[in-house]
Amino acid sequence: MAFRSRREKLRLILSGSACIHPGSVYDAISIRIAEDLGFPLGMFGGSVASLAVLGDPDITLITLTELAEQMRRMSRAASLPVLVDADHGYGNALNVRRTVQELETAGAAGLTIEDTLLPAAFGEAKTQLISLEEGVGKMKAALDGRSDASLVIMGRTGAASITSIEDAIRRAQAYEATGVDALFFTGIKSRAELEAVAAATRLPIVLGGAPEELSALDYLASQRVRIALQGHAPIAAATQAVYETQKALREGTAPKALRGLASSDLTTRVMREADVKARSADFLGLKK
Ligand SMILES: O=C([O-])CC(=O)C(=O)O
Ligand SMILES: [Mg+2]
Repeated sequence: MAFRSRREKLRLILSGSACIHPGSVYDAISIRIAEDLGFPLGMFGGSVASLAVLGDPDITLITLTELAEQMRRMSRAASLPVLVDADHGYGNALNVRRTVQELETAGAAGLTIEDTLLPAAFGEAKTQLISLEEGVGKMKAALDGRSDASLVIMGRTGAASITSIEDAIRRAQAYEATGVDALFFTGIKSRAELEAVAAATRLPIVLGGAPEELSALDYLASQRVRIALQGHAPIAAATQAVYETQKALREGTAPKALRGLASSDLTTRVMREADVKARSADFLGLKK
């Protein structure tokens, strides 16, 4: 399996003793930049998938096919392991199983399945959770859908900020018992909450957005946190750069006077132009 070494790298992060920050990736260019900068892992968030593919907010309008295709493009462009936010698995537990199959063949190193009720229910302004029993069924279906045993499957709950930390612990323990590889938490607000979660579970922990008091990597590592997300600043930076550039052009700035563009050096690296030149010499009879 061509993707196994990527998955084994993610497994090494989970079984290690350090906590790392992943690079936020969402397309072929962003994954190559994250790889070149030495990030050990890419995080493909559902929010950035929606933004990059549809230009939409994170409300689960994106389809599984669109998500998997974007992952496939990244897998082709770079060999950085990527953890994919697979939301709720695009339906019920049977859809979760299909989601795992699609993301596995698209080259994901790992994926998260969460117990949020998605898309939002009629008349409900506040985020809801599915039952613990349905969540357990989804985790079991995710594990059943995997054909490469090295693919990492994480159980994710947002209960800490939706119901209570006690509920988050109950759910995490139930997901842990299904055999998932790691637990992913969003909404943990304090060291006391993280310590309660870490004491009540055994698996490696991944933290979604976390407050300042949960930012020291050594402390996080001591609580079995192996991956700590830092949001998705790169796509926000890209949006701002495109805005500034189009605005300047629209206002009459000459292309040569534009500021903040990628140098030809950076563009050449991102395009892997040296590889293309070597192939052109080998296959097209062109000069190196
Ligand atoms: O996975 C993440 O980075 C957090 C999240 O849910 C999203 O951005 O959709
Ligand atoms: Mg998400």
